Amino acid sequence: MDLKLDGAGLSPFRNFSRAEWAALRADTPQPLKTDEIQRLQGFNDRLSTPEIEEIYLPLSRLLSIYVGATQKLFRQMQKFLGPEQNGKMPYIIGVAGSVAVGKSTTARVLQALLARWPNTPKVALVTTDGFLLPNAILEREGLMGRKGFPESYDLPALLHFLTDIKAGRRPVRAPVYSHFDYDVTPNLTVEVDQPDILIVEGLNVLQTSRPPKDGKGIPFVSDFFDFKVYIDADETILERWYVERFMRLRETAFRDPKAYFHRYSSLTAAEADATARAIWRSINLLNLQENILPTRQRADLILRKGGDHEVEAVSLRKL
Ligand SMILES: Nc1ncnc2c1ncn2[C@@H]1O[C@H](COP(=O)(O)OP(=O)(O)O)[C@@H](O)[C@H]1O
Ligand SMILES: CC(C)(COP(=O)(O)O)[C@@H](O)C(=O)NCCC(=O)O
Repeated sequence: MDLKLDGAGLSPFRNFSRAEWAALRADTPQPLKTDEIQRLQGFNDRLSTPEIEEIYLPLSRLLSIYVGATQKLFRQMQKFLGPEQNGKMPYIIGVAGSVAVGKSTTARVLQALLARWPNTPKVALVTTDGFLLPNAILEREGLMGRKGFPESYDLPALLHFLTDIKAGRRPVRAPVYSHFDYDVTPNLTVEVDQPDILIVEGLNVLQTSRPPKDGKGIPFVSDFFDFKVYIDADETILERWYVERFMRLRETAFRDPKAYFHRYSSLTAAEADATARAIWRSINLLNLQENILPTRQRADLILRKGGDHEVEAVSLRKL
């Protein structure tokens, strides 16, 4: 992995091959039962059993150690500061990476696995697409071709949401995005009610900068995170996954006349392939190069995927 400091022997990360990472499973009690594996594969039927057991189970164990240590520190701080303090502060995990790298799959698997650990039974998941500006505003501002770029989000609303979560308020509500409508759903929210862990998944979650007009004096989204995960894969592989998903959607969701992208369902396979590649290159690849990949160095853990979504290497921050 070409992390900048590697050459000087100063990498802030400890690197594990897949085999080294999988060996950590030896310390992980309670291997998953068949019905649990089936339930996880319900999120994504392409997710293999070895992947769940060798990669995501050790990761959930590692995270539960971090969460446990933070919970202990929090209890001690409560004793130190007195009874006025908050009763509960959710542990927040950020999951970042390109469009189509597998953020939502990873986040859902982690959500299910983390909920198995005794100290974290309640695990909530929020995706940042709910904080995209509605299409009506994006259209007015000429930003429809910039969905997923920093300027397409209602960043103050996302920061407000995270502030409320960290302050232990309950319940807190997050807006919801519909891929079917390709827009934020009006008047629909999800409730987050003091979970033990909140997973926040999205392209933009490790970003540190904003367009200059509102960039002054505001915190970064990742300031609210206790642990930051970045999912990584080569650009050519990502393009393939994006196109494959687009071709599957063309056969399924896009067929519905009410779908925003219904017009794509009548394209020939060659036209659909060209359309998907054009969207990938003009929007998602550009965003990856300009805004997402530069945040990889800020992660606490990097999962490096190969062409079949199998995790080939793991880097864990040691500094
Ligand atoms: N671990 C995995 N194993 C197999 N396929 C996966 C895995 N993670 C994601 N995929 C596939 O890759 C594509 C993108 O995954 P998704 O989770 O929707 O990505 P993102 O949320 O980053 O856009 C989907 O087609 C999904 O089925
Ligand atoms: C909705 C997204 C911006 C992802 O948002 P996120 O949940 O990562 O905040 C992305 O999936 C997307 O739709 N991008 C626009 C280009 C495209 O249609 O692929």
